[in-house]
Amino acid sequence: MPLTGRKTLTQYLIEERRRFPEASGDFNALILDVAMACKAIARAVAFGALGDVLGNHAAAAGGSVNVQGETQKKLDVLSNDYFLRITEWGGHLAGMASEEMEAPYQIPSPYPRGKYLLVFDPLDGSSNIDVNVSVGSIFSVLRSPTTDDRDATEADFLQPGTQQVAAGYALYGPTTMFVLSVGNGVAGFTLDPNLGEFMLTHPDLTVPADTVEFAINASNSRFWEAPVKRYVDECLAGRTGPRAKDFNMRWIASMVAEAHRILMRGGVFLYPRDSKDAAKPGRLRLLYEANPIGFIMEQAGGRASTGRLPVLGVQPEGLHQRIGLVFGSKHEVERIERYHAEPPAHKDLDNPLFHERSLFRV
Ligand SMILES: O=P(O)(O)OC[C@H]1O[C@](O)(COP(=O)(O)O)[C@@H](O)[C@@H]1O
Ligand SMILES: [Mg+2]
Ligand SMILES: [Mg+2]
Repeated sequence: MPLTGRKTLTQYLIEERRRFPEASGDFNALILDVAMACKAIARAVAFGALGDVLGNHAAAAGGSVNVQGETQKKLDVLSNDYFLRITEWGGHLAGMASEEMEAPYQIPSPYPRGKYLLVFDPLDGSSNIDVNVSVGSIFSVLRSPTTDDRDATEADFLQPGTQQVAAGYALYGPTTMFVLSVGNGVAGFTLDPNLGEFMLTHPDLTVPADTVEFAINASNSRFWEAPVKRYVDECLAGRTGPRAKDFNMRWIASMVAEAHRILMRGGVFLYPRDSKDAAKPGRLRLLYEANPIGFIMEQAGGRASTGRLPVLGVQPEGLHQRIGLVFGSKHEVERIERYHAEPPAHKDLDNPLFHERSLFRV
């Protein structure tokens, strides 16, 4: 055991690498660069108003909007820059993609290209940043499908979540945490602000299969499909309803913080496909929100789904594709999938939402 009594992230990665004697070390170097970017973001977040980092990004006089049509916060842009600058130089990446960039980012010369692709949401929940609520960064590592020395294309990134080599997130809350899966369970690290190191504090995280806590943005309830409405109604009915137990509800509006709570004590999170905006089949993005969080959940014994299918099996069609997402305690996610698969109850046949969309769409 190291002198401090706890393993650092570096020591954890070295031990994991011993399982793969042929590994080059590129992967570990990449994860350590990602962790460094997260530490830089954590510092910027922690300084808040003192660091003049709050508020909207003012690219032009009217602010800036990302590819999603969302107003960018100063910290969205800064966090994106940290990810790019801190990971591009090391020779382990063939390209990057981010929520904040419309097209894939090419590794600039003179830096060598490498064998991995990095996909990230540099700051999740950034609408919460000005009110000092927890935010985080989410990342996913894929293998580049080519060894040719060419620019990364959008098609290179369109791999189902099952192909992820690793995924994780950093949470900038009361403490800064880094949660990682390299496909061998899930480990949580807490930033020691004095040492500037992520220390292993939560080895082998697991999501309990049962829960009495659910998280959903209930202001969208009029747009929900019948199976989601049924699930939530049954939770709300509590002890005297069909579930015969009381449920509690949570909604932080930072998915990364909800994922962390669920990883710590169980729960279920829903941002399902709904009819709010016909152009958006869901709120969250498949490649840099749903897939990495889905990978972490499944590695921790939980489940992640579109409501109909395991989310990790979905073949992506676009870099910024949105998708319905349900994740967390296994038995609750399975129940929600069952409700989607069951034929509609007679009383639901009048619900226009039920006619509008086929039950078999993703
Ligand atoms: O307030 P809404 O519209 O329901 O959206 C909340 C969701 O949006 C997000 O903030 C989207 O992520 P970004 O902040 O990275 O755009 C999720 O973290 C969160 O669950
Ligand atoms: Mg996000
Ligand atoms: Mg974001």
